[in-house]
Amino acid sequence: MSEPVLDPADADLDEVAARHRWEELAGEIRDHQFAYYVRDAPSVSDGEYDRLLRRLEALEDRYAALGLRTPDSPTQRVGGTFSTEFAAVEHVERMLSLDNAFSADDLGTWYERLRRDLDGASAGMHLLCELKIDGLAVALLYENGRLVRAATRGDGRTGEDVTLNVRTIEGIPHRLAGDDHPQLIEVRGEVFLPVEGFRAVNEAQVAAGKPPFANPRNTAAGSLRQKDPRVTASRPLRMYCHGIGALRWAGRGDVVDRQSQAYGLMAGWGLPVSGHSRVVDDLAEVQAMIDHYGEHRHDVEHEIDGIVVKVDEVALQRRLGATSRAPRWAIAFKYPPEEVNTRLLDIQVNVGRTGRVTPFGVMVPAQVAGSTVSMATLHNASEVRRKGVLIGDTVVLRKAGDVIPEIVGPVVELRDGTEREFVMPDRCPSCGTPLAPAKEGDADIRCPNSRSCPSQLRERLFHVASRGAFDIEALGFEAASSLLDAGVVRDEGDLFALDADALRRVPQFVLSTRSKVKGRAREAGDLNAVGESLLANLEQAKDTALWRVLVALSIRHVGPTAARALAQEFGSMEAIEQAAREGEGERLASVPGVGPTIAAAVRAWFEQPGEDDRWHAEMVRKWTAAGVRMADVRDESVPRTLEGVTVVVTGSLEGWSRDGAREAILARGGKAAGSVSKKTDFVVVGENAGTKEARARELGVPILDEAGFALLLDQGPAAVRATGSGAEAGVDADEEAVVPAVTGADDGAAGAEPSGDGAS
Ligand SMILES: NC(=O)c1ccc[n+]([C@@H]2O[C@H](COP(=O)([O-])OP(=O)(O)OC[C@H]3O[C@@H](n4cnc5c(N)ncnc54)[C@H](O)[C@@H]3O)[C@@H](O)[C@H]2O)c1
Ligand SMILES: [Zn+2]
Repeated sequence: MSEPVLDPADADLDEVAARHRWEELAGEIRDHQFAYYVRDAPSVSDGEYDRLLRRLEALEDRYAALGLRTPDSPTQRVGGTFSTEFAAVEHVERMLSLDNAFSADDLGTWYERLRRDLDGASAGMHLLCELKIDGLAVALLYENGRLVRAATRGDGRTGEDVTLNVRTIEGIPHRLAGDDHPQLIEVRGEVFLPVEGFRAVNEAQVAAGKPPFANPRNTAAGSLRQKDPRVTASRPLRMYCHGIGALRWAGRGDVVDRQSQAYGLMAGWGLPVSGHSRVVDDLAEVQAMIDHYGEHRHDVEHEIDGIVVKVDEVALQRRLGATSRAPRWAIAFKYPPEEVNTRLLDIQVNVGRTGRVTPFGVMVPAQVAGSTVSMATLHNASEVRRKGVLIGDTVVLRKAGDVIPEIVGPVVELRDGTEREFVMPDRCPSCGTPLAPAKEGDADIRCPNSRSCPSQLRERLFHVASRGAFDIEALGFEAASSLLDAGVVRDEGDLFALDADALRRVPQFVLSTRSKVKGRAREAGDLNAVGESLLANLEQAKDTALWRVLVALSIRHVGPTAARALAQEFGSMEAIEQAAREGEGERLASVPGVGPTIAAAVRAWFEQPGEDDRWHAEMVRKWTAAGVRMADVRDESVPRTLEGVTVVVTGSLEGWSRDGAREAILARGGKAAGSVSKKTDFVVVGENAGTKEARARELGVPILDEAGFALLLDQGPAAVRATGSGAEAGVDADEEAVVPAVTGADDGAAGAEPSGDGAS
């Protein structure tokens, strides 16, 4: 259904050349099908495969007179085949594929055609919208209620006998529930690896020293198609049913009028069906479902690659029929791919603000999940080794939703021998100092020259301006570089002493705000304007919560979580410094949410053992002298226990209305968010909570019940976490977005036991 896309290179071919091109393309597509369906190891991304298929379709259209579109063409067949590893089985009824739509237009074309073909009969028609599960199709054959056979789709006529493997899948009944069963029913559905299961499988792989799998779809296919069913049994596969093939039920005519009713029937027999399907009346509602799951694609328990739209009325389905490849009464709307293949041009290293040296991949820019990506972090040398990528490799690049882009791994099949291994440098690329791990056994290596390594200085100054620290909008990365290059600030200690005179000494100021580069200011007028906004920003920033000042210091492990705990306990920088300097720092370590690692880092930061120039302490002194408020003002009737904490409330609570809960969070300086993401600190779960709870578990965001929420409001996150695990609240990653490290959602909830007054 989607519009074929003619490649300009195919537009003007003579007959011989056109036939040639067709052979080439069809051959390439068949090779990819073999890699994908038989080896479960695709050689191109799904997006690229779809593009090739559309190109072939366009070629067949363009040269229709040549009769290229034979019944054998990949455009006319169910793409797939079967291997000799398994016994071949004939399907009772052919298993088809689905036509694709890639846009609202494609969908509209399909719908109009449908209504035209149905003529008047489409009045009152319903559309059944389902998630397109990214797994593999299987057909289960039940005779008199007993599972007798399970087969993969294969080429649609012949599939592979995977009965023994399918019997190991949890949730697939060996016998249908109840006692009213057809003599024969062929149930179709999708076998998949839930997101959670995929993670577990990969953790086990890595623990066993094997490379992780690339994605749930191919892992599910590979897991199901195992010679040894015990291997299948060890993988947490699941299945959802999404159709009925053959059906023989003596004495019964049509058992259901609508496909949606068939799901009810199946569920009654104990067959697993998806809880996400919706019956709607028109295309606008279909679009709403597409939009909804476009945004909540990762809130579902399994991966999806689109939305399947089906005519719900069985009689209309029958009237519409099918082509050789797909039913006319259904279509799959596909979301933009989240995985693409691209070339890894180089691996370079970056020196972060605490000196950590991080390799990152430089790639041929690729469109993925709606944005262009050309760089992705590789974290450290052992991560590069673990992923097994070589410079020059074709790599799988993944960007799921708003998540940072990730190099998943190499496409080993495409190596040509020119690839080379990455070697971690042994000197700092910025200042030449020999690199070393901070302590024996660390995975990360660092540049120890923190005082004057240009890279670290720039990163630190930029960090001071970041949202989690002083939040100085006018100080972007380039602006920070200009100040350092001109020498008007020697390090971040000088920042708040900047004045108009100093700014005039910057010969060429690069105008950049935190979010973008604006250009170069050479003109005096321009410079004045920039200078003014920077100075105004700085002035404002001097009046900032203590935890933000702490974050701005770039102390290792001290991100927002630990900084808040410290600020809450001590209330002033002076008190913190004093605690760091007395004894062995036991006082610091005993603060709820701090612990020994963070305490040691804070101590080491203030002490700077071995350095003759104690510039850290000097920096604190300079900021104080410049008027930065180094203490929290505490008063107000409502304590600001939730400064910088993001809370999501889902389901209904007894003691708070929706708005009431929101206001309570805001009044305490917190943020009340609508959806759960990595940035969420807590999810409060009431009665009838929906997918947000599942999402929170998936991301490991602490979950609180109503009593836990009360405690949170009253005493803040550190208290809740302390009662939760009793452990260190999380060593904040020092150079990356901070993810709350309190693991197990259950821990969080356990910490929030109701006080139990009068209960029982
Ligand atoms: N990367 C590669 O080399 C390569 C090669 C071949 C195929 N592929 C991928 O596979 C696709 C083609 O495979 P296909 O023929 O299976 O088509 P498809 O995946 O586009 O759609 C058909 C399949 O969707 C599945 N499905 C999932 N949820 C469903 C639901 N709710 N209702 C009905 N069916 C549902 C069924 O198994 C059905 O067979 C390509 O578009 C591409 O994404 C990739
Ligand atoms: Zn350096």
